[in-house]
Amino acid sequence: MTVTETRGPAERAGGHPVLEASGVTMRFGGLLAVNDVSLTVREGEIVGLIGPNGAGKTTFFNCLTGLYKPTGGQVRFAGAPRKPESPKRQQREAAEAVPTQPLTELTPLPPKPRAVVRAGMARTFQNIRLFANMTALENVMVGRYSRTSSGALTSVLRGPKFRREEAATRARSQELLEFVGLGRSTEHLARNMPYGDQRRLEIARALATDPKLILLDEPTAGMNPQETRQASDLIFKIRDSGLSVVVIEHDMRFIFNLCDRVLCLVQGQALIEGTPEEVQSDPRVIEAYIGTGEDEEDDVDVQDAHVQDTTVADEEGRS
Ligand SMILES: Nc1ncnc2c1ncn2[C@@H]1O[C@H](COP(=O)(O)OP(=O)(O)OP(=O)(O)O)[C@@H](O)[C@H]1O
Repeated sequence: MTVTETRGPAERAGGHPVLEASGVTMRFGGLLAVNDVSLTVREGEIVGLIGPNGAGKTTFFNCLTGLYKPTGGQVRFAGAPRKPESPKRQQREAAEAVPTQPLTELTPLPPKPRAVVRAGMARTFQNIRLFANMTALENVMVGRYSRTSSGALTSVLRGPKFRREEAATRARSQELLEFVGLGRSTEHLARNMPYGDQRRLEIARALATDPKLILLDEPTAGMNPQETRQASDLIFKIRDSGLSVVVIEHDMRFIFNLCDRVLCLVQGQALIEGTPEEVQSDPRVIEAYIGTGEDEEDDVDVQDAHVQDTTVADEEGRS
């Protein structure tokens, strides 16, 4: 598979922006963790965020998703924070579906992760955060509750409305487990699931909020090569279902084969943003990894990814 084959439809068609971050800056006391970073994510795009350890990737993510209030800059998202939807409203909205919504300013509002979720942004974390003693299905259902409208009283009374919503939540959660390849693990306790499956489960739970954009923080960390390939296939499938994806990863081969565009951060600043080919062939990127004296593996990865893609492209060119 060449990099160009995996290019998203949005890049070719110039899709509408779903997320615009401009001049995002985040200070922790005297430490400038993110310095004036801008990024636009378009509909149906997969965007990668790379950089050596401590470059500011997770901090930037946290600014995008409302976990941190940036010290400076703006994050705008194409979705309006809104109240939970009633089934009637969902039907009406589906009938009147408007393809693009105006960009909504999420910051410098106070950080409200729940409002961000309702606006259509979901994320996973670097360290898996599942409910260990719940089943896979229950974990996804928890994510789904942000899209249901039952109030506390309805839930306590467990009336017909509650039962209808509960059944719909269960059915949708089951569907999502099947989508991520965990259809047979619905009743497994999260803590007993293999590592790769736990990562998939986190993604299913994030998808349960019906996002337009999903942000994945190191989705392949700790995975074996087969699990990594499966993760890559799953992300393409998510993109093909109409979502945009932003992904932080240290595995360069994974990033360069997956993404439409890549932003490389170094010491809190954007070093380069471009196509995988542009980024992987930029000597500053390789230098940034070597220069830290860390991650010999990352250094090898940058160059290997380049060699691998060239080889595949060459082979295809010959055929
Ligand atoms: N809550 C915090 N308080 C103080 N400093 C922080 C905080 N979070 C991150 N930092 C610092 O900000 C810088 C950027 O950290 P961040 O975790 O965003 O980098 P990263 O690129 O995600 O690194 P890694 O690849 O190791 O996860 C680092 O110097 C880190 O020590």
